[in-house]
Amino acid sequence: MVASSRIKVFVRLRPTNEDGKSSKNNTEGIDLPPNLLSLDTVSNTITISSPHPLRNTGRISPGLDQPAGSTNSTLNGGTLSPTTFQFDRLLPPPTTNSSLFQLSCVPLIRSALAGYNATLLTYGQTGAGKTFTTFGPPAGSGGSYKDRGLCARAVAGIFDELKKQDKGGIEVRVSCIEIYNESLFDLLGFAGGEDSQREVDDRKYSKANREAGAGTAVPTLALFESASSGPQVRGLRMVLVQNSEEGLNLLFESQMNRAIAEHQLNDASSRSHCIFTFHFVVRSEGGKVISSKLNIVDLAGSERLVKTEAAGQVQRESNYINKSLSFLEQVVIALASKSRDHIPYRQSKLTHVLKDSLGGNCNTLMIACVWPHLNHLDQTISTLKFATRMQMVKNKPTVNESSKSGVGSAKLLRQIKQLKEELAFHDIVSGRVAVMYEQPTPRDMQKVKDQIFAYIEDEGAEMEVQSLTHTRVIMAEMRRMIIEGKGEVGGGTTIMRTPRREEAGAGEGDGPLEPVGINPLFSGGNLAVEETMLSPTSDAYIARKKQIRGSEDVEAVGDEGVREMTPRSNMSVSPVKKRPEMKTRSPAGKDSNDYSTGQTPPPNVRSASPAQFATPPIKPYVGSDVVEKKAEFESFKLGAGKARSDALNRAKAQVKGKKRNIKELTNEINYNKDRIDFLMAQLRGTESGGSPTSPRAEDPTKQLKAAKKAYRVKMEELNECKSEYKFLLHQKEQCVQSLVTAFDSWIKMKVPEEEDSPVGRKDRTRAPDEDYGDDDDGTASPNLQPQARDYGDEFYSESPRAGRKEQEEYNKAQIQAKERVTERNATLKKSGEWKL
Ligand SMILES: Nc1ncnc2c1ncn2[C@@H]1O[C@H](COP(=O)(O)OP(=O)(O)OP(=O)(O)O)[C@@H](O)[C@H]1O
Repeated sequence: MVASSRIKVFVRLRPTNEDGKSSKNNTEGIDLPPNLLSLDTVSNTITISSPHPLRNTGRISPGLDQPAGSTNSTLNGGTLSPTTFQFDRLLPPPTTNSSLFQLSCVPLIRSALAGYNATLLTYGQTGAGKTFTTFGPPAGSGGSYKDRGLCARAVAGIFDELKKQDKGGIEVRVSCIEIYNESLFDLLGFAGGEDSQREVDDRKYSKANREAGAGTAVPTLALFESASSGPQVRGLRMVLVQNSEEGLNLLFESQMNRAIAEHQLNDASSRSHCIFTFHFVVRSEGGKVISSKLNIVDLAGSERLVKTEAAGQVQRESNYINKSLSFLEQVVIALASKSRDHIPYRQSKLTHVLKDSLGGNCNTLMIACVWPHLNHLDQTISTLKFATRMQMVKNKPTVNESSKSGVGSAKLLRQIKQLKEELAFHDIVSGRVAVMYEQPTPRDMQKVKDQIFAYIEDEGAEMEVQSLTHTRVIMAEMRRMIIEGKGEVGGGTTIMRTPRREEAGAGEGDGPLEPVGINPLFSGGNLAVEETMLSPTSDAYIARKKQIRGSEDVEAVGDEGVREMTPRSNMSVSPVKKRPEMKTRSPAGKDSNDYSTGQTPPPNVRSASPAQFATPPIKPYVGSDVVEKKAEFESFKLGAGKARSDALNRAKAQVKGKKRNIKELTNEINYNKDRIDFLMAQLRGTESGGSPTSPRAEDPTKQLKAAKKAYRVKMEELNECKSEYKFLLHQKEQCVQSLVTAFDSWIKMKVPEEEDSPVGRKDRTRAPDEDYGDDDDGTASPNLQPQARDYGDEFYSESPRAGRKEQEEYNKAQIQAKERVTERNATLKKSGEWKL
């Protein structure tokens, strides 16, 4: 019999201050008197009373609002006597994401890798810290790398764990679903290449979309129920990830696509539910397949419309959010009640998708986030009541094992076994040992790397290949190295080996160290700091750039992956600075370039680089239009877009600072490495009878030890710094996107569409060779495509008070933005760029 285990609940309290910092007056970071809220972190109880008895008691009905596990509140002379709740853990400020990860995520990762499904979900009112917990602080908010969320930590944690457990054969894929206004969207719908897989079949477009004949490229998803494996998402892209860097890039990618709207309570409120999933598959020799997944769910916040002053589109979203959370509550109530045999999972997409996690075969943990502020006490009580009910839900975690993996029939398995034996026999006869026929383990990979390095370092060396699999692995590894080394093998950047622990002095080996090849991108001497969060040639990066810049030549992207803040020109503003040359070599060998005059490129050029010319003939902006639009953008940055512009500047400054740190650390590492070489040469000289060191000088062996230690320490710091740098670059890109999107909406509201107006011009297409001039610090903006659901800051803050006309304009702008995305995606699909 399968043992059942109840859903665990942690309660996390955010610091009271609006800026997210702990209060100076209160060591706990909570500015509430103990008669309203008191915590006991030993018994994990929280006692709370509301100063608003009517609000608190208004919804209480026996057995519904007063869940078992909490002591009853009673009216006492007009005020409420306190209610006490008990949870698995109570996490007051200053609980960090780092410690929360250890407590919550690590056990779930382990259980998922052992074959059990696992879910971590965050729940709570808007602004209570759900997104901070799952995905970290919003970009440009000043939040730092050390605050990064559980999801980013899980990516790294999973690969660490795989390494620790030496589990080379596990296939890891990631997917990301957004549930927005009761529709499912694939947030990685654009990112997959050959290494991605679609669930069930390859129908990526919803039936409704196809029937409508429009919007065919919007990666909406359909949900259906499979008799054997429960709810499945049809068309979901699940991208294969080989290492944590790839995983992080996909995570960033998905979050960039997530709709963010502003409203009064939370500057970066998530208007959707988001489910980031890691899928694991282990295929054993006997044909058994164990599959499991880890879901990390960031639920949208419940909100009181009166408090958020939401209106228009935002209000509609709030209604959807509140409705789906209320269905979630109904499911939880039904599951917690012994007498209910029907659980209304199918009432909403959210509960349907989460069916496994609620009352299913999953290890589930909920982190209830609360905002312990006087204004939010009633919402806090609601959250705690819901959390208490959640604790009563029982799941039955089981290992998901199957033997029908497509090759699982007994006959096929027998055949495979025979063939393997045959192969082994041939290997023995031909004197070959340990031939690689299957997925390499980490140890195999290390051997492959060594083989490649030996091949590169020694001109006369030959590369011995054992099997087709081995050849493929070598090619893939070389490709990866070249990509990371920016393709300059034998040129400015040399592929260098990352020093292994022993070489950095961790072991006793005294062999000479490689030149400081800390990483091909940080190579010593000729420092090449990694310039972009996504490797500029990585699939995910290219996909992203294609997505946001349409058919533009993505390789023209600047150093830091983002360019100077010129708004996207296909909306309303064109570049001002350099007009770039997009050189394409014609068959005649001449450089054909500059189609900026609107000329359609000749057919030979089209075929030479379809990506560059996938858009229809282009009508560029010229002369004063450009200047005017640029001026509009500048005025936007000083006025309505100031907060976003400031956030971007802060993010840029952080990136610069981190880059400086990396340079300094690299210099120190180079210094230590030179010193180690020097001391080793000295020691070798002494051993071979060379001149002895002065008796007053410190023992060179000791010095060598110290230098190695310093080298190791700096290397660790550098690795940390590199991760932080990538994180900051990602944040900067988010700020860019946010500013550009806001500008688009702003300009649209400001200038109604007029054919003759440069900023309101209907023809928003642009020349393929437009450039985005570098700004002072060398950063530049990508040509971001509009997001279907972005909101300009001043619109949102104005919209509740704005008149009907403005509101209509606002809604119209939203619809048009959606149409533009749809149109652009359709073009991409037609041009074949959809499948990267
Ligand atoms: N534990 C915490 N420590 C520091 N800052 C926090 C913490 N929790 C939340 N914050 C800050 O509070 C603000 C709101 O948090 P967050 O966006 O995570 O809320 P949310 O619950 O996801 O809201 P919504 O449902 O509207 O998206 C953010 O600026 C965040 O940085």
